[in-house]
Amino acid sequence: MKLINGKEISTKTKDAIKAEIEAIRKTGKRVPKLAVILVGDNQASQVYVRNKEKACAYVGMESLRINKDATMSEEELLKLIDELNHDDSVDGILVQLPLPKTIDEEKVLKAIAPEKDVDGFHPANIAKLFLNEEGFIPCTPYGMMVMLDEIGYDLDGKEVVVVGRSNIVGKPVALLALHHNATVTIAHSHTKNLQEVTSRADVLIAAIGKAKFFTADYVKEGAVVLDVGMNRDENGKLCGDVDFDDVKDKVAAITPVPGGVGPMTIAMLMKNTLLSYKRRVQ
Ligand SMILES: Nc1nc2c(c(=O)[nH]1)N[C@@H](CN(C=O)c1ccc(C(=O)N[C@@H](CCC(=O)O)C(=O)O)cc1)CN2
Repeated sequence: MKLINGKEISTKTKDAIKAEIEAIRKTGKRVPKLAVILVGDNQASQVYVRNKEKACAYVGMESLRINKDATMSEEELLKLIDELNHDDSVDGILVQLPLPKTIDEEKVLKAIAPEKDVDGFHPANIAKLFLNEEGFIPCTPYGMMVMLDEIGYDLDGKEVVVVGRSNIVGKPVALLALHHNATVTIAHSHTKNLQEVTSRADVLIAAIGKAKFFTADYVKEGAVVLDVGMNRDENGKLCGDVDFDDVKDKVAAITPVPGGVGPMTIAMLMKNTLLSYKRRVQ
C-alpha cells in the first residue's frame, strides 16, 4: 500500500509558489495578498484559518485575517466583502465555512467578486469548472487531482466513485475526474447498495463526514482511496471517513487523515491566490 503523503506534496507545491513570489518581490512589485474572513468561534475553522495564515507566511504572501463574532449581520458581512472586492491590493478573498445559521451562505459566496474568488465557490467559477474553462478550481478537489498526478495515476478510463455531493468537494471533484476522462459515479445518502457501488471503484473518494465509515468491504482490491473526511473518533482523535487500518492491506494507495487531503487544500489556496495576482497585476 502506498501512502499518498499530502504533507510532502503540499510542501512541494508551496515551495514552487514561494520561489515565484520571491522572484516577484525582487522586482520591487507588491506580493500577492489573501483576505480571510472568519465569522464566529468554530474551533475547527480557527485551526484551518490559522493554517492558511501560516501557509501565506511560508510562501511569502501577505494575509489579512478578519475575525468577526457570530453576532455579525449578513448586511455587515456583505459590506465588508464589497470593500475587499474594491481593494486593489487584495488578490483573493475567502469567507471561512461554515457561517452562522443567521447568514445566507449562498448570498455571501455570490457577493465575492468572481475574479477574487480563490475558493472557486462563486457560480461564475462553478460554471467555468462545469465547462472545463479556466476560472478558479475549488481547493480540495484541485488538491486531489494534484495528488493523483504526483503519484502518476492516470484517471483516463477509470471507474471513479465519489461518495458525497457537496458543492465544495463532491460535485466539483466529480467534474474534474470527468474532465480527466474517468467514468464517474456520485453516490450519496439515497444511493442503494452503496457497498456494491463503492466496491467497483478504481478510485474511491470519501467525502461524507462520517468517521471510519468505509471499511474493507466497501473497497475494491487495489483501489486508490482519497479520504476527505475530517472527523474525530471515539477518543477525540482526528480521523477520516475511511477506516484506514481496516483497508490499508487491501488498497494500492490511500491518503491519511491527518496529513493527506487537508494540507493540499491549503496549498491549492496559495496556488489560486497567486493565479489571481498574476491575472490582476502582471
Ligand atoms: N472557505 C472555505 N471553507 C472551508 C473549506 C474551503 O475550502 N474553503 N474547506 C473545509 C475546511 N478546510 C479549509 O478551509 C480545511 C480542512 C482541513 C485542513 C487541514 O489542514 N487538515 C489537517 C488537520 C488539521 C487539524 O489539525 O485539525 C490535515 O488533514 O492534515 C485544511 C483546510 C471547510 N471549510
